[in-house]
Amino acid sequence: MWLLYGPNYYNHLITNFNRLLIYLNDILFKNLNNNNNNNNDNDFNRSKKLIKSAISDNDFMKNLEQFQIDEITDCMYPVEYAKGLFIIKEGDIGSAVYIIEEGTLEVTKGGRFLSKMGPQKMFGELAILYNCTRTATVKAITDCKLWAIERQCFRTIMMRSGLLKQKEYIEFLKTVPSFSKLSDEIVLKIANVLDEITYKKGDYIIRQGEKGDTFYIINQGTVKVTINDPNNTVLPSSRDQNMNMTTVTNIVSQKFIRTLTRGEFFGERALQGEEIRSANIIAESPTVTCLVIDRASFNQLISGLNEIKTKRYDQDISERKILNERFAHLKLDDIKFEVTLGVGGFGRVELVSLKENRSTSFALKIMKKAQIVETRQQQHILNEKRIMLESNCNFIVKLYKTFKDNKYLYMLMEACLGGELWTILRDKGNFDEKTARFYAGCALEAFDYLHTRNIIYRDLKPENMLLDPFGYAKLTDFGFAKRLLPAGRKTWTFCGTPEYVAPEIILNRGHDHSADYWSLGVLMYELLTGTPPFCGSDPMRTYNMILKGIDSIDFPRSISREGVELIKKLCRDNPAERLGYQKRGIDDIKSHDWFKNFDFELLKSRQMKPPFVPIIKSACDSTNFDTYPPNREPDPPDDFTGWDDEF
Ligand SMILES: Nc1ncnc2c1ncn2[C@@H]1O[C@H](COP(=O)(O)OP(=O)(O)OP(=O)(O)O)[C@@H](O)[C@H]1O
Ligand SMILES: Nc1nc2c(ncn2[C@@H]2O[C@@H]3COP(=O)(O)O[C@H]3[C@H]2O)c(=O)[nH]1
Ligand SMILES: Nc1nc2c(ncn2[C@@H]2O[C@@H]3COP(=O)(O)O[C@H]3[C@H]2O)c(=O)[nH]1
Repeated sequence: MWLLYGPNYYNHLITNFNRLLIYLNDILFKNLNNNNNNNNDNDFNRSKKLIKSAISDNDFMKNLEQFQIDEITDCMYPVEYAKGLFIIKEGDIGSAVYIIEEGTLEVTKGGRFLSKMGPQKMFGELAILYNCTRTATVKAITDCKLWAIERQCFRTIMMRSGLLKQKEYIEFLKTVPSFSKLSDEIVLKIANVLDEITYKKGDYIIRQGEKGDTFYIINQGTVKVTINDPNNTVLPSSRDQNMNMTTVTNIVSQKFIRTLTRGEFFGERALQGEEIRSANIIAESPTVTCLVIDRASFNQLISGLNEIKTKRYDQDISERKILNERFAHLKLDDIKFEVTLGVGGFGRVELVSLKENRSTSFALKIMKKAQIVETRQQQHILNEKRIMLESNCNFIVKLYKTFKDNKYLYMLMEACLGGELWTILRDKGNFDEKTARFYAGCALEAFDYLHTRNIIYRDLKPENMLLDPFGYAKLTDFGFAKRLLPAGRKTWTFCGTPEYVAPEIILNRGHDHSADYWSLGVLMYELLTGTPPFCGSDPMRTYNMILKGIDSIDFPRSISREGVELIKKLCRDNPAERLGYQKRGIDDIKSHDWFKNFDFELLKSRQMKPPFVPIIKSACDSTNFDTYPPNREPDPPDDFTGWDDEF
């Protein structure tokens, strides 16, 4: 049976996508099976085959695992569009991905004809994979029969090891006594964000005294909790007789506290202010499997539970906290709006000053809450806040304080009034090698800082590098930054800017900090030539160029041999082969010949002379930025869903 329901119908009908998620698989699988019973086997099998071939033919999907292809196939439902109807409009937020069973469709962009599409073609995947608005318009030019899959369902399958795994987590979480009071919705959300990690007997899952950012629920096996006793050093046993004295004095005995088992949790204390682990957790059974949740999700979903709220420890006052305390009492009311510095995906960035003292200025990023929810970017925004607030690096824009009201989230940042590196590049056309080296060096220092903290940035481009008054470049816009848990793990969210996205992100193979090295190679090329190496007329073409690789790109003769070599070493197709990813890490990049005689210590200590020193006449001088008309948009709707409690 063909349903005449378009994606909008579904949007209205299903307000809670997550709830849909668990049932969709069953219901739709039955749907296909009913088709099977009611009609005939041939039709059913033909449709399934067609869907699978369409997935295999799609450049961005053909590397999926078989089980992912099967799950997508099972989650698709049929829709019909009459001749003349629009299925996708450029600029809209994407709600579904489609496969054509019958009919012809036309693709246009900005009114310009791009192509025609016929049976067995998949479309609408870009906006969903890339988290952007629709990149083209698609219209039915004959009556069409399509298969569709909802955004959330599609993304879940792409990013995680499938719906089955998620169902298993939900069922398990519901058996955990401490979580029994949580609503189904929260349990689903937890299932969506957790990672599974397996340990062998004797592994230290947590070490007392280390910094901690994760919360654990035991899914299989038992662990031991021990506490170090610094007053009670262990004497070497006969087996350890040849140990030297330094080792001996470093060994502290451990006091056994308790055993924890399946369904119990640990690691909450370091997430409740102190950050430092208060005990050791050691795998006791031969295999231990834990479900791991990061700090942002813990704060959002779990920290409110009474069972979790335990004794608080004194704050470990870091340098950054002291810095931020200066703004602790500042209110939105104390702030005077001066001028718009930039317009971003969720709103504007305004230059603001203090009403009582206009000689101090800040950049205030203002984001519409409803739009964040609509594009499902809540987690990204929480990551952005947490990472920027904690970072204490000269090459990263400082976030001092956040505010929120019913409609907006606000981020009060240091103002970098030298403007975007992009603007300077646009005005100059391209940079000489010395200039490019300075800015690439700034990006590299920021990556060094982030990567040693297991954070990947994922959005390097000249638009996101701002000049401070001295001419030093700083990274801003941490909307795609993420802390990987623990070191060495990969992530699956598709994000970045088309020209800077690494091939493994396009192919959904999972990515890690190596994707940042790729983007550094792209940045170098753009700084030296004025355009990025992979630059098609639209994202689809750009992605195809990226998949063809750096060796298919022409390098202008003006780039030095060392420059070409470094770019090629950073932009290797295989993430593991990229310079920066090997044993010596980022030092391999710093000691490459292109950086010969470049003194990173001088850069780090801000003693190096920058290529351009911006002219800034006062704290409220915005002349290094493009001008933007005043905001005339209507106020966005209120958002009371509470996802931003932590913000
Ligand atoms: N700290 C700052 N100082 C000066 N200008 C800033 C600052 N932060 C942002 N801007 C300006 O505002 C622009 C948009 O900011 P940002 O990139 O953080 O917003 P966004 O909503 O994440 O944007 P996008 O949609 O490009 O990802 C920047 O490109 C820059 O021009
Ligand atoms: N941008 C672009 N999209 C195309 C082209 N040909 C087919 N499409 C499809 O049109 C779709 C429009 O919505 P999306 O951006 O989600 O995904 C896009 C592609 O799946 C093309 O040449 N360019
Ligand atoms: N400090 C302490 N931690 C315990 C105890 N029993 C279990 N734990 C867990 O051990 C964890 C070690 O890391 P955290 O300090 O983050 O959180 C701690 C608790 O979750 C105990 O008696 N004392």
